Amino acid sequence: MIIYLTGFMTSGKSTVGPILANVLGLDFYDLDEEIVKREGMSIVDIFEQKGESYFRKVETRLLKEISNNDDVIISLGGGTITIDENLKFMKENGFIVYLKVDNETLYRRLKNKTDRPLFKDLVMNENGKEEFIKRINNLLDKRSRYYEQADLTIECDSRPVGLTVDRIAQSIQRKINEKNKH
Ligand SMILES: Nc1ncnc2c1ncn2[C@@H]1O[C@H](COP(=O)(O)OP(=O)(O)O)[C@@H](O)[C@H]1O
Ligand SMILES: O=C(O)C1=C[C@@H](OP(=O)(O)O)[C@@H](O)[C@H](O)C1
Ligand SMILES: [Mg+2]
Repeated sequence: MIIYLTGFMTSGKSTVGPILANVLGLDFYDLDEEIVKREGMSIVDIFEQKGESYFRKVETRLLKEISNNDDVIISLGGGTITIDENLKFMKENGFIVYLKVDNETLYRRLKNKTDRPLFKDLVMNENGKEEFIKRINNLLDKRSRYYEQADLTIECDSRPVGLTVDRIAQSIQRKINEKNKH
């Protein structure tokens, strides 16, 4: 079984993923970390020096490569699922969980981080909350329809990490039990 974690930047995919994997006794991969290892560059450097479309190509290739593993949790990047080819592949090969977080929480988490290329300019230019919320909303307008294709949606907001992990773990455990019954 492959479990994919999706959701907006800073929704908690990379934080929740390894804890969830530990709880369920599964292996863990973070797609962005695999990209960084393979390219020998940070995500920001890849975007700045090679461009977003290059990043997306590597992302799709490595998504498929790490999906050769079984019994694994994979934390995606926030844009991975918005490529139709990736969405179709994940639907066919795994169980997708959407970590849904409200805009205010996303703003609080994003406002000081310089490692998200799609928000770095706003942080560097010390833009105000309004600009951040506008960009979050613009991206969510385009992306929500992809996130909503997930098999399971967990409303996270300011819920403690442990509770998010518990809720996903219970849901997945039910799935595994059902599968074993058949
Ligand atoms: N309850 C929470 N659940 C998940 N992340 C949280 C929570 N509260 C604060 N955070 C912080 O929010 C950020 C989430 O970022 P990250 O896990 O990298 O998300 P993603 O991989 O989805 O971009 C981290 O800085 C994390 O410490
Ligand atoms: O939403 C996006 O397009 C991106 C999200 C990032 O991952 P996180 O969602 O883990 O921040 C990373 O893949 C890259 O900066 C692009
Ligand atoms: Mg991440």
